Amino acid sequence: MAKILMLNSSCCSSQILSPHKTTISSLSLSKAMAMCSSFCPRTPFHPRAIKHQNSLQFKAFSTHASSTSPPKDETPARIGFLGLGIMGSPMAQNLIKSGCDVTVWNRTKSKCDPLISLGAKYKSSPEEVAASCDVTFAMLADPESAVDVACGKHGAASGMSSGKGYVDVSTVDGATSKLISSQIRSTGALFLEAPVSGSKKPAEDGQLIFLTAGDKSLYETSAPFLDIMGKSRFYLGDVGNGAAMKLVVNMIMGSMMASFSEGLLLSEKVGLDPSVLVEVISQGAISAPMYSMKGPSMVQSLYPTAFPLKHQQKDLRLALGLAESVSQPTPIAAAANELYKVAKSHGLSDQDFSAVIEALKVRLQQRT
Ligand SMILES: NC(=O)C1=CN([C@@H]2O[C@H](COP(=O)(O)OP(=O)(O)OC[C@H]3O[C@@H](n4cnc5c(N)ncnc54)[C@H](OP(=O)(O)O)[C@@H]3O)[C@@H](O)[C@H]2O)C=CC1
Ligand SMILES: O=CCCC(=O)O
Repeated sequence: MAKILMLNSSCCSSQILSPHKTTISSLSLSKAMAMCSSFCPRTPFHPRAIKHQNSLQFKAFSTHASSTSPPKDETPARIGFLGLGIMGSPMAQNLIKSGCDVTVWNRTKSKCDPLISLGAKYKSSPEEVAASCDVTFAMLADPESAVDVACGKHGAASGMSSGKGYVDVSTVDGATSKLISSQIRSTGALFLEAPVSGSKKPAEDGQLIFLTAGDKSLYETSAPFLDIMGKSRFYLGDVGNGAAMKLVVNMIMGSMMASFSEGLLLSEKVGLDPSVLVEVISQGAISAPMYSMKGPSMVQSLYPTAFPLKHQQKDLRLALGLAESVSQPTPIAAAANELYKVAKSHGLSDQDFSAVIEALKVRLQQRT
């Protein structure tokens, strides 16, 4: 096996040595193995699990196609996935395409169908998914849905027990995450919060950034799966720290987008071409991929949804609560939050968050 891994690492090294990749050796190794399943079809990638008393130990390794039956002490990990929206669907899809044994559930059942076509199993409640899987991931809209799916009637906690793990990748606040953690852990199972940075395209491309906190052993055993879905992962300690990191990042992002929107509209009002502004920004110190990606469509008043505006406002609201909890002034984020609330009141909740610019247009029109 060691020999196979060395061969795999060397044949994929050009893909894994990108300067954008986090330099965590286990990350690169398992990502390399996952990549090798597509680049080296004779050495498919199989995440597998070994049960050790109270915890799961997952093993990611390559086997030659002619000897695919697992060693006697190893069985394929059974992965559950709850919540198949913009993010959950491509994340689950990447797990399936990497050869994982995936069972899905979504409130709106029809969203399970494309994944079932790809080979996923289906269960009719979070409880049944959790009961039939070793590790269950959840990607839900907000704190209310995350709690409901984890702790409600027929929720995942009802199907949890010692030896299982629950990884919540939804963006929620720390208090919500701690509540879910305590419910899950009261069953003897392990809990990891793992919200993600990165949007629809990084989710499709397996390029998400995981901000994890909670049970370290679950972090380690679920690493091969995080590495299929993402390009890097951070372990931040106690439950709540992952949620806090995610909220700080999205607080900055929401303010950046609001400020960018003001700049685009101001440039146009003073007779400049906003497309040229986007180009100027892309070459300077305030360049950010977000401006280059969203700017051209914003100039055309187009907002194809990658990150729904309602979720950005939710994240600003939760970030303001976090700031309040430690008496940290955040006047810029507070002002941005108001703008997203205006945008929501104009029916833009399900548009991309870049549609926040429309709230400024409405205000300007009302004044003139
Ligand atoms: N889109 C993005 O770019 C990113 C989003 N996030 C975060 O990830 C999470 C999911 O985002 P995204 O996929 O975009 O959101 P979507 O709105 O596309 O999907 C939300 C998911 O939550 C489910 N859901 C909502 N309410 C309930 C409920 N009461 N009970 C059960 N299920 C419910 C939905 O089910 P149904 O299909 O039935 O409506 C759906 O599966 C959010 O927390 C978001 O902030 C994080 C990073 C990037
Ligand atoms: O929560 C959404 C984050 C979107 C992104 O990081 O691009």
